[in-house]
Amino acid sequence: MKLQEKPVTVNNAAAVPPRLEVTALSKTYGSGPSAKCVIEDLTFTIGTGEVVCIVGPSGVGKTTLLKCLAGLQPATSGTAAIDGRTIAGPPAEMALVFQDYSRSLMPWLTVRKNVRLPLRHLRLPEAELNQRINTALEAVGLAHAANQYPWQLSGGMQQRVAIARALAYRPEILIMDEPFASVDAQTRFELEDLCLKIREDFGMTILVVTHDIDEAVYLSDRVVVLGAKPARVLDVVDIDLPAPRDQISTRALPEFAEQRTMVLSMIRKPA
Ligand SMILES: Nc1ncnc2c1ncn2[C@@H]1O[C@H](COP(=O)(O)OP(=O)(O)OP(=O)(O)O)[C@@H](O)[C@H]1O
Repeated sequence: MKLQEKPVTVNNAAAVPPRLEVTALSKTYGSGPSAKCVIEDLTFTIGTGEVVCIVGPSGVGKTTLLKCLAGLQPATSGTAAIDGRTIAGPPAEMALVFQDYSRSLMPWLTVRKNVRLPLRHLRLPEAELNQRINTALEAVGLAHAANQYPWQLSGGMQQRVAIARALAYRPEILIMDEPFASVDAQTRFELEDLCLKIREDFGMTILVVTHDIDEAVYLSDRVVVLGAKPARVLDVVDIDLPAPRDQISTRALPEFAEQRTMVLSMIRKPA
């Protein structure tokens, strides 16, 4: 697949209805002579129930993009929208998981209370609250650890708690910023498979920023490749691999190697 000129518009509405739409989005930090344009004129869409990964060189602006999508900071120009509604603050249907689980969990609260924390604003009846927490902990395989504290758990288990907390909120869109970067390889594989299971079980739309090209190809329906500074969309690669994906057999497929090589060569190509 050749590189496309910007802006790249991927409209897969025929296959999956677009849920999240990014249109000509740009972000500049600061103003005047010190202004720094970090992302410029990004356009892409994510369909309902898709897993999309964003990859790009370090410092290109991936986290900046996620912060705009999550309504944590305004875009300088352009829009991000859910179901056609421009995102102007944290959207109710979205949850975020960050890389640094050690800072996102409250060490003085048990696993159960950590998962319960973001639900307090929903004013749910106690029975539904407990049911949501139990379902989320079961989904990540941590029902047995509900009464433990984060510091009693391994790094991978702590990241599962962070994911359970997002799941209990029942978001329709889950955004994760390098969520598996701080765990060992085996745990990383388990968490990747958990991500795919969540999509199957809950029908969620999932957007993941990752540095790991193999991970992006393994997880994704499509990979958005960012390049250059300021960041722009180099291409959106359709990942055509059979389902269900499997850590050993999927990664051994010749198509897997082809697609990872394609994405990698785009990232490494000089701007
Ligand atoms: N609040 C801010 N004010 C000014 N500059 C910022 C701010 N946040 C990020 N930047 C700059 O924007 C650029 C992109 O940062 P960002 O964290 O979005 O990149 P990234 O692609 O997520 O990086 P990495 O891959 O290393 O995690 C960097 O040069 C960074 O210094």
